Amino acid sequence: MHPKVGSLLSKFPRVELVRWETPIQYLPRVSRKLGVDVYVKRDDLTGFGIGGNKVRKLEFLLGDAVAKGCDTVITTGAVHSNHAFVTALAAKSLGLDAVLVLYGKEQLKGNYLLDKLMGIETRVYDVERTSELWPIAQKVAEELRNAGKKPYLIPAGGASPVGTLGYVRAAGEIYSQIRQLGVEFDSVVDAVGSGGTLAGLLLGSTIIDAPWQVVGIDVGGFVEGLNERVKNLALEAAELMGLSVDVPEPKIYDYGFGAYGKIVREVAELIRFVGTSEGIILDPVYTGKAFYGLMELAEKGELGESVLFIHTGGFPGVFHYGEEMLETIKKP
Ligand SMILES: Cc1ncc(COP(=O)(O)O)c(C=O)c1O
Ligand SMILES: NC1(C(=O)O)CC1
Repeated sequence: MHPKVGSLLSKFPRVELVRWETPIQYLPRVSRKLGVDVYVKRDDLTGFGIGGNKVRKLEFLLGDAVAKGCDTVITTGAVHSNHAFVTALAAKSLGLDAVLVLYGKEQLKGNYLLDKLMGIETRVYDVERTSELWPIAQKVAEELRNAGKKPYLIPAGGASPVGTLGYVRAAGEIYSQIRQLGVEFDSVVDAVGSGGTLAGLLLGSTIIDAPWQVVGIDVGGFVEGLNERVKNLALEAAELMGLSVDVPEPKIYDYGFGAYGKIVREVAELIRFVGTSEGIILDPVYTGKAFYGLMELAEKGELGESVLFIHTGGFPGVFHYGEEMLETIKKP
């Protein structure tokens, strides 16, 4: 861990959910295909529940909830939400209750099946996008307060200054790993949904004065005004840490293929290529689109000679959208 990052974060309550440094793995076949060295940080293996990037944010979010004596966690998302499921699972593992405020078609697949399997309370509403759920979540919180509960509200994706600390810490972890591996990166690339992961990587990379550029791949307009939101999240997290830093403008590319959650053949085929050539499973909503963007940008020379992809998880999405992916993929 980078000593400055470790020291700055030590004052924040954190529950340990990420039990180890996630490995950084070289991808020989992808690298050969691109003529660029591509590595992946296996944050799909963070080690709690389905893993993924949310676990890092939840260490600080649930640490804050416990420190404040809260007894029920409320968060929002689509019914396929990775964030919602792992948030509720982590809350339960700490003896807290959880209520998920969701939208979308209720199908016993992927994360929604896991929600039910784990006995998690879900409330599904007829709205079009996650942002419409926040006022509803606030009403649920009021209902619980009136029932004598002490709720802790977590925004979609855990995208708050406290949640952002999770990827500030990840940047400090990457710093210590590259020294052990003897590698350098020109770019660190991450899938962007609610923006918190990218904000944390941006702030953490600034704190450690990292040589790499931080690049976000927007997977489909999940959030309006994403660049400004990521920058503001990073600055608010810096303020929370007692820092005055100049965070660079976020570099975000749109590879949403037209809409958040839209399943497309190109991504389904890429998921098959990366799976069969490197043994790494990407998902059709986040990491598959992000890796597609990484490969296209690398081929254009936008990412330099050595690139680190943050595998942020999302595996249940394969089981939510698997049939649709097969329908789109070209027959072998
Ligand atoms: C698997 C996966 N990867 C990446 C992301 C993007 O992370 P963030 O919401 O921090 O932008 C999400 C959620 O948004 C996700 O579930
Ligand atoms: N990744 C997000 C989720 O709900 O899983 C969009 C935050």
